[in-house]
Amino acid sequence: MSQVACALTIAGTDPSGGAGIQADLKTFQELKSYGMSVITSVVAQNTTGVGAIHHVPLDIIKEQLDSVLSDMPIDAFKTGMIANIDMMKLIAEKITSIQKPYIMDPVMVATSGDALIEEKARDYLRENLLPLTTLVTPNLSEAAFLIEEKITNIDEMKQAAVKIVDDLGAGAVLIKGGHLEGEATDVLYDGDSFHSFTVKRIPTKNTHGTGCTYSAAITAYLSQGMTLYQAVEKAKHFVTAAIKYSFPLGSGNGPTNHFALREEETVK
Ligand SMILES: Nc1ncnc2c1ncn2[C@@H]1O[C@H](COP(=O)(O)OP(=O)(O)OP(=O)(O)O)[C@@H](O)[C@H]1O
Ligand SMILES: Cc1ncc(CO)c(N)n1
Repeated sequence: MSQVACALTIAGTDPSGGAGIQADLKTFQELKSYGMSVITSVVAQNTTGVGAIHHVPLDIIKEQLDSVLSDMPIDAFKTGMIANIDMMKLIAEKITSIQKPYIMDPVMVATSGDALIEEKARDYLRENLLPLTTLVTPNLSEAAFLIEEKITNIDEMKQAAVKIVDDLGAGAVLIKGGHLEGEATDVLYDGDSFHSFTVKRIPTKNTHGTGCTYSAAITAYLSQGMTLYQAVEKAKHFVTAAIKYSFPLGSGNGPTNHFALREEETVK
């Protein structure tokens, strides 16, 4: 590792600052990893939803990747929104040379329900990108899409986790139960054992960007050399605090609070 742990995100943008690249970079910074970004799509969105999407031309995505990969150290990296098959092909080809922990947030729809990737690209993601991952972090509906079955409880989350690793080839999986009723439980399966991470549900509608923030925190901690279990445990603490102290900004689902750990220190 260089003097500072270096983390890269490859994803789409959120000008309102709660999700996508913006959430990733804020999280890397807050957790003291040096943050870098490659932008795949420019998304006009805010707390109420997505207005328009402009895909960055493929040659410019390639140039961004080459700029970072040819010059900068990377200790861990994540992908978020990758809208179509051409982008996925390019990214799959480029990231094989990195040989560092790869965390995939298999972003399909925004918190608002707007689609962020093309329907036919979902199969490509499952077949070609998933096997390259160190960890994939689907929410319930993304996990259900990956295994083509419904998931409605913790037992089914565990069964899905086994399929995603053993059958589909992910390195490990963290299925997020944020959209279940009751406690917010996530299930980690690494091919050998299960771990559950449970917190009391926080009554808030401000959950814009929770998934991005969580996977970025895992990436930051992995870039610093932590084990997968340690990274997820600490990232769960971070995202929970980020939801607890989330901001009631905008008129829809407000953003998480990336200063969360500082807020906790203040409260102590
Ligand atoms: N109300 C809540 N209280 C506590 N934890 C929550 C709450 N909602 C979500 N979480 C937790 O937040 C993390 C992100 O999970 P979630 O299922 O919301 O991801 P996501 O759907 O991918 O997010 P996004 O809204 O960004 O698409 C998980 O650890 C989940 O358990
Ligand atoms: C760019 C982007 N990626 C991911 C999400 C999911 O929250 C979002 N809303 N926007």
